[in-house]
Amino acid sequence: MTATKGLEGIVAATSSVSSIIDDTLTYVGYNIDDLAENATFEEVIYLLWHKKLPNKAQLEELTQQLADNAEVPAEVLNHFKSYPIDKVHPMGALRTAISLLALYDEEADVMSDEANYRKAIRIQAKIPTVVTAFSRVRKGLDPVAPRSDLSFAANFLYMLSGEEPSAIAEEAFNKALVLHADHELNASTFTARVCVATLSDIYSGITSAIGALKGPLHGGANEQVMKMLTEIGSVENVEPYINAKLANKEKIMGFGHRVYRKGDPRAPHLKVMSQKLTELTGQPEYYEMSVKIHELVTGQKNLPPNVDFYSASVYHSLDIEHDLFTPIFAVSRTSGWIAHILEQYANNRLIRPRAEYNGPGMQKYVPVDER
Ligand SMILES: CC(=O)SCCNC(=O)CCNC(=O)[C@H](O)C(C)(C)COP(=O)(O)OP(=O)(O)OC[C@H]1O[C@@H](n2cnc3c(N)ncnc32)[C@H](O)[C@@H]1OP(=O)(O)O
Ligand SMILES: O=C([O-])CC(=O)C(=O)O
Repeated sequence: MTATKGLEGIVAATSSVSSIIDDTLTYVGYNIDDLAENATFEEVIYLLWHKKLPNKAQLEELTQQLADNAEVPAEVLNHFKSYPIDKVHPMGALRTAISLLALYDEEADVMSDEANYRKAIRIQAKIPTVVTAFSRVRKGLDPVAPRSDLSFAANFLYMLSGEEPSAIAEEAFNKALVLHADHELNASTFTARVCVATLSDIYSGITSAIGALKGPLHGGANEQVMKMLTEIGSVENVEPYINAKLANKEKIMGFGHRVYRKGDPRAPHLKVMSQKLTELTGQPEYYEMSVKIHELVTGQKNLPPNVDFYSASVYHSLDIEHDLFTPIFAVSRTSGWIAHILEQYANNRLIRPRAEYNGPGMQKYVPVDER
């Protein structure tokens, strides 16, 4: 038995949710470029869960179900006040809150297709409320109740700031949600599938996935990109900063990918948005720094930017706190996690690979006082 480090190149599941073939990303056969330009996030949720785009009535039904389930039990929101909220990373709070939500869902452990779909709706509907409420409670503000007349994207920004977003902000945020929704067998999705393949419940699957997304080699990279941009501070500082990091063999966050070689097809969309939004908000230096970093890292290391790179300056321009970038990724990716969880249940087998043992050979037990 020979291990493949990081399971590189191993095909571990069949899936019809999304595919990456020759650096082209599709959701259920729809090119991400097409969806990014045209689809609402609500349509993408339906697409991923039902494997087809909704007609008008189906879309209205899903939108209504999401609106009807967006409220979060007061116990979950009050829970934020029971720990030192200003010292807690929102991804930790989110991981705990999703786990806690399960305790207020009477169907948490019911394993029928119908109950699983109802729970899917509840989780997808509530996760924006949880993330935005956390952000407000830690600032001493009351959570803003969700509104049923706003789109998923607009409602998130509204619950965060208490103000209706501009059409440009709504469009940009919707596009970011569409672009982050699914990505084949990435680490967090694989985590979710491993969890539910034991026939554990959806809440456990999503909680586990949030834990995996949190890491800086995965979804946590977008916050690290923003940290880097903040540290660099000006276009003139980019070159010495990046050269020093590369000379030191440090990784540049937001670059590289296990699957893409020529480039992540989501990055160009985010690059365009970054340029537009940073100009609009009078902070073009964030785009200019990003472009300079891009030129240097791709030029010197042949590493293209991934989805996390330009999303940082996009979210920053939308006036979103930097440590909420990864929770926002989770809000979007929940749609993909759920699609994969439902797919796993529909054709389940326990996921249990083997390990190549490299420890000591056979040993004889020695009593403690003889060691
Ligand atoms: C949504 C997402 O999850 S997208 C990815 C988000 N993560 C990041 O942006 C973090 C930075 N990037 C990385 O750490 C990696 O590129 C990963 C984790 C995305 C992919 O990792 P792997 O496929 O395991 O590639 P691995 O880490 O082995 O890198 C291969 C080589 O490229 C180098 N490399 C990879 N990414 C980077 C980077 N961002 N900066 C500098 N060098 C890098 C490695 O140092 C390594 O070089 P070596 O062969 O000389 O040792
Ligand atoms: O696929 C991956 O390994 C990481 C990624 O880009 C994503 O999850 O969107």
